[in-house]
Amino acid sequence: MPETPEQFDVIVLGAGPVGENVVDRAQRGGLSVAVVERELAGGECSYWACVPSKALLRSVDLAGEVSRVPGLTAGPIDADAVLGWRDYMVSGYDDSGQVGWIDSTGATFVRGTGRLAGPRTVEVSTPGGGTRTLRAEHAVVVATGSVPVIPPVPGLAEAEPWTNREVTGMKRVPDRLVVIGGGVVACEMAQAVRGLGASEVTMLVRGGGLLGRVEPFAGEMVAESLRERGVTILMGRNAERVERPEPGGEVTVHLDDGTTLVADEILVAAGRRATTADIGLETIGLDGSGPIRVDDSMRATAVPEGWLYAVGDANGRALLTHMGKYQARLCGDVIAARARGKQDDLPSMRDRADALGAPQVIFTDPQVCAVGRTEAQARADGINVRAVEYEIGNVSGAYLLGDGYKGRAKAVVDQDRRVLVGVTFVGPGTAELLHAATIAVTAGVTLDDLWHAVPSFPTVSEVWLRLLEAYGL
Ligand SMILES: Cc1cc2nc3c(=O)[nH]c(=O)nc-3n(C[C@H](O)[C@H](O)[C@H](O)COP(=O)(O)OP(=O)(O)OC[C@H]3O[C@@H](n4cnc5c(N)ncnc54)[C@H](O)[C@@H]3O)c2cc1C
Ligand SMILES: NC(=O)c1ccc[n+]([C@@H]2O[C@H](COP(=O)([O-])OP(=O)(O)OC[C@H]3O[C@@H](n4cnc5c(N)ncnc54)[C@H](O)[C@@H]3O)[C@@H](O)[C@H]2O)c1
Repeated sequence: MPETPEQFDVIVLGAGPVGENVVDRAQRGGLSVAVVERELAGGECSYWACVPSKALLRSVDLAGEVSRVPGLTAGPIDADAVLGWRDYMVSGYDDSGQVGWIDSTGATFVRGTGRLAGPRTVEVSTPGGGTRTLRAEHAVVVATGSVPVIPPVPGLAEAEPWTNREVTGMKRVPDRLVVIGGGVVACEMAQAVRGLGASEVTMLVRGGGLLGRVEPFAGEMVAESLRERGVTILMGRNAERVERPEPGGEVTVHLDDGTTLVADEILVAAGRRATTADIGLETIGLDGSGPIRVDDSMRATAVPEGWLYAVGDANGRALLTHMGKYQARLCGDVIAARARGKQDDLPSMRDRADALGAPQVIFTDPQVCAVGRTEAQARADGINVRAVEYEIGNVSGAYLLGDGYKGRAKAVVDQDRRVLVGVTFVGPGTAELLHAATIAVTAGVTLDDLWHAVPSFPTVSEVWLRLLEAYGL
C-alpha cells in the first residue's frame, strides 16, 4: 500500500543559507515547513565556500596590511594554525548547530536527497535507505545551490582536480598549485594558497584579464598585486591536456602554447552551474538543464498554478549568499501572504536589487567592492553616462593607513537623473565602504543630496567627496 504523504504548507529543497532563510520567513508567516538537506545544513557557503575561504584569507590579508605600516613587521604565517582556525569556523564540518536552529524555528528538518515527484510532491531518499514522501499544500521552494563546472579538458576529470571544496578544506598547503580560471574563486584562492606558503601558484586565465564582471581596472590591480606576491598569471593560456599517472601524485598540465606545468595539485575555478539536473524537474515538465527562471517574487515562470519557487544559486540571478538570502526573505513572505490570501505585492515582496546590480566584495588584497552597473553595462543599457575616477591613496584617511596605499574608486553617474548607477572601490580596507554606495544606488540618492553627506576626516570615506568634486560639484 502506498504510504500516506506527510503534509506541510511549504517544502524547501536544500538547507543552505538561502533555504534556511525561506524556512525562517515562512515559519514566521505562520506556515508549517519541511526542509530537506542531503549533506550539511548551512550549505556550500558555511563549509566549503564563503566562510572557510574568508577564514583562510584573513591572516594573509592582515599580514599585507601590517607590512604597510611603518614600525610593524608581520611574522611568518603559521599555516597549521590558520587551517585550525578554518576548521573552527566551519564547526569541524558538523551541522548540529544549524540543525538545532532549524528545529528551534518549529520547522521539520529532513535529512536526505529530495526529488520532485510530480506537482507539490517531494520524495526523499533518507541515509538509512528509506523513502519519505512529502506533500506541500502551498509551495515547494528549490534552494539547491550550485556545483562547480569542470571544463572538458582531456585528462582533467581523471586527475581528480581540486574544486572549491578541496581548496577551502585543504589539510596542508600544496607546494605547487595550478589554477584554472581567473574569476573570483581563482583570485581569492591563489592569494590564500600563495600567502599560506605555496612556493609556486600559476593561474591559467583563458581571457585577457582577471575578474571579468567588474570594472577592468579592478582586475588589473588584483593581477598586479598577485604578481607582486609571487603568483604567476598566464593570460590567454588554456590547458589542453592533463596527466596524473599516480593518484595523489604530480600533475602535468599541457598548455596550448606547447609548454607544460608540473604541480602538486590543480584547482578548477571555472564557474558554477545550478543544481537542477537531478531534482526531478522532468516530472513537472521542466528540463533541469540550467537555473530555474523566476519572476520578481521568486515564482517559477514556467510552472502552472504557481506553486514552485526557486531562490539563491538555483535561479542563477546572482551567485552570492547575501543576494540569495534577500530573495529568500521576500520569497518566504510572499508564500505566506499568498497562503493567507493577503496582499502579496508589498514593496518588500519584490526583487529590485538584482536588476540594479548586486553588491559584491571580492576579498583579495586589494579588495574589490562593487555595486550597480559597470560603465560599460550602463552604456549598453542606454543610460546617459558619465564616469569619474579617483585615486583612493590621495585621501588623507587612506595614506594614514600605511605606506604606499594603492586604491582607486569609480562612480558611474546617470547624468539625466544625477544619481549613481554604479560604484566600484578597489583598495585595502574598502569592504565596509560598499554599503554606503549600495544605499546611494538603491535609493537613487541624487549627487546634490550626497554633497550634504559629509565624510569624517581623516577616513577613507572622504573618497566620496573627491568623487563628487571630480564630477563637478
Ligand atoms: C569558494 C567560494 C567562495 C565564496 N565566497 C562568497 C562570499 O564571500 N560571499 C558571497 O556572498 N558568496 C560567496 N560565494 C557564493 C556562495 O557560496 C553561494 O552564492 C551560496 O552558497 C548560495 O547559497 P544557496 O543556499 O543558494 O546554495 P548552497 O550554499 O549551495 O546550498 C544548497 C544546499 O542544497 C543542498 N541540496 C542540493 N540538492 C539537494 C537535494 N536534491 N536534496 C536535498 N538537498 C540538496 C546542498 O547539499 C546544499 O546544502 C562563494 C562561493 C565559492 C565557491
Ligand atoms: N567574495 C565573493 O563574493 C565570492 C567569492 C568566491 C565566489 N563567489 C561567487 O561564486 C561564483 C563562482 O566563482 P568562480 O570563480 O568559479 O566563477 P567566475 O564566473 O567568477 O569565474 C570563472 C572563471 O573561469 C574561467 N573559465 C570558464 N570556463 C573556462 C574554461 N573552460 N577553461 C578555462 N577557464 C574557464 C572564466 O573565464 C572566469 O575567469 C561567482 O559567481 C562568484 O560570485 C563570490
